[in-house]
Amino acid sequence: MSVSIEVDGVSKHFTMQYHRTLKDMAVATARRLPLTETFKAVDDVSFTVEQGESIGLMGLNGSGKSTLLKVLNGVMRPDEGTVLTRGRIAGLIATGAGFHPQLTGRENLYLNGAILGMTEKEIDSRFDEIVEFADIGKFLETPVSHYSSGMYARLGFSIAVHVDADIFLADEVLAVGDRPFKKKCMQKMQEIRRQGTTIFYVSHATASVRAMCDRVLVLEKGRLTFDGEVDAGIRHLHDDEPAVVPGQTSEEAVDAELGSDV
Ligand SMILES: Nc1ncnc2c1ncn2[C@@H]1O[C@H](COP(=O)(O)OP(=O)(O)OP(=O)(O)O)[C@@H](O)[C@H]1O
Repeated sequence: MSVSIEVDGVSKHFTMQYHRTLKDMAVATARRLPLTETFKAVDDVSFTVEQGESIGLMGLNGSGKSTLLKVLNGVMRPDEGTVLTRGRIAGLIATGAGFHPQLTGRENLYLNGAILGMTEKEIDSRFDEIVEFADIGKFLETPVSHYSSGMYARLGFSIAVHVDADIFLADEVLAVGDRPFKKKCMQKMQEIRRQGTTIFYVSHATASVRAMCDRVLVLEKGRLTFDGEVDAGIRHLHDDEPAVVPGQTSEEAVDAELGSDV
C-alpha cells in the first residue's frame, strides 16, 4: 500500500477578538484587559493514512475537525508542521462552498467541478449522473440563491462525489438533507470506498462511522488523543454511550441514525 496522507506536527492558530468596537477596545486598553487571544485550533497533530483507508474524524464541537480538513485539502495553510497528500482531493467541506449565489445550478456545477479539478470534458461526461444523483429536477436552471439548504447540499455532495478523486473529504455531509438523500450519500461513499479512495469522514453519528470507517481519529481541543480501531475510538469519545444495541445489525443502527438528526 502507498501513503495517501502524511501529517507531521501540524498546528493551526486562530486569534479571537474580544472587542468589536473602537470604544470597547479603548476601554479594555485603559483597564489593561487583553484585546485578543491566540489559541491552537489544531495542536501538533501527526498521523499517516494509507491509500484506501477510511478514517472517521471525531470530536466534540469546536475540537478542530473542520480546521484539520481545511488544512488537508489546502484551503488553509498550517502555521507549523507539514501536510503531504498524494493524488487528487475532492470533498465537501462546507456545504455550498464555492457556489456563486447568482449562478444557476448548471453553471455552479461547471464552476464547482472546475474548482475540484475536473476538466470541462470530464464534467460533460458526468453531467447527467451528477444531476440525477442531486435530484434537483427543474431547479437546475434556477440561481442557487433560491435553493433550500438541502438542495445546496445535494448539488454540492453530488459534484464532489463524482470527481475521480484519490482522497475524499466529507465534513458532516449527512447533517443536511432528508433521510432518503442521507441514505444515498452513505451508499455512494461506500461505493467510492470500495474503489480504493481514501476517505476522511467527519461525523458525530457513531453508527455511520462504524459502517463507513476502518479507523478513527479523535480530536480534543485540537490535540489528537486517539488514533486506532473504530469501536475503541468511539468509546474513547463517548464513555457514556451504550455500545451497539443488542440484536441490532450495523445496517439497522445506521438506518435508525439516519432517521434521527445526525
Ligand atoms: N476562521 C476562524 N477564525 C477564528 N477561529 C476559528 C476559525 N475557524 C474555526 N475557529 C475556531 O477554531 C476552533 C475549532 O473549530 P472547528 O470548526 O475546526 O471545530 P469542529 O471540530 O469542526 O467543530 P464542529 O463539530 O462544531 O463542526 C473553534 O473554537 C472555532 O471557533
